[in-house]
Amino acid sequence: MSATETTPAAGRPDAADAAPALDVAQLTVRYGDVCALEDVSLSVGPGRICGLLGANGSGKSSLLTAIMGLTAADTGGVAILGAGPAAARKRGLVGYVPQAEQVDWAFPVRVADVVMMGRYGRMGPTRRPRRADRAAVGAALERTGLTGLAHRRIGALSGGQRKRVFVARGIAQGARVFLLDEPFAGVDRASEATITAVLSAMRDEGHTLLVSTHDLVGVGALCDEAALLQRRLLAHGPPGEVLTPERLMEAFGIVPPTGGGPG
Ligand SMILES: Nc1ncnc2c1ncn2[C@@H]1O[C@H](COP(=O)(O)OP(=O)(O)OP(=O)(O)O)[C@@H](O)[C@H]1O
Repeated sequence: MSATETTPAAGRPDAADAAPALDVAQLTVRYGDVCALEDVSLSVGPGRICGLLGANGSGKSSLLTAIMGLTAADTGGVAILGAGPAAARKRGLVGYVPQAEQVDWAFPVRVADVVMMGRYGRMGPTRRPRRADRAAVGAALERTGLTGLAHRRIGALSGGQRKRVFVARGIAQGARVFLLDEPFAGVDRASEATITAVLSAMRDEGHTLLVSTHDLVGVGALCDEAALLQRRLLAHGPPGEVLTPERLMEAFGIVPPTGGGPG
């Protein structure tokens, strides 16, 4: 069992009142000599969107991939609805929208095929889709505004459409917790509006979303809470309390524009 497979102890002083859907406890991740995350603890409750902010290299992607169990943790634990990362993936509890660079867009696969991958955990070894699988994929495509693009190759999509494909995969999968790595980066306005609407609706349905973003202006509008990362977790709470000029200076070395104050 890897360090990320352990479940954090219940009753930690920083635990949310409601049982957290996502619970990261004292997570440390190293790549050789580089310490990407140090002793990070973060809990996010059901029906919450948490914006994950930090400068380039602050560890945002490492946190998301460690939660997924794709990056090994040195120490610490992750629980997704009480399950470790591997079990949560196997049970389809967690959906992951990777950064664009992490995907081979030349791979000859169509939009509906990628979304159908979200159903693989429910299919037998033959991976033959049943009616329920096709219906779930159709509903996820419709919800993300991709119905008309179902048969298009993913390599032919715009940046925003690509992000929506992975959101649709998580929806088809029936995930309860979503990890999104910069879903608004390189995204056109129409896709940004669609993604924002879909994420907000998912939150309203009780899903839990951890969204890494550079968009300080958008955080206050979309997110219920913000987490500021700089290898360590600098702050976590309501956006208006977390994104203070002092903390932004600490995290970014400058005070980036926040559009008149988030939250
Ligand atoms: N596979 C890897 N091997 C070695 N070092 C890595 C690896 N992945 C990330 N790092 C290093 O770990 C640190 C955190 O990187 P990470 O990508 O998690 O940060 P980030 O906040 O997501 O950055 P960005 O906003 O630029 O995507 C950085 O110093 C980075 O260079």
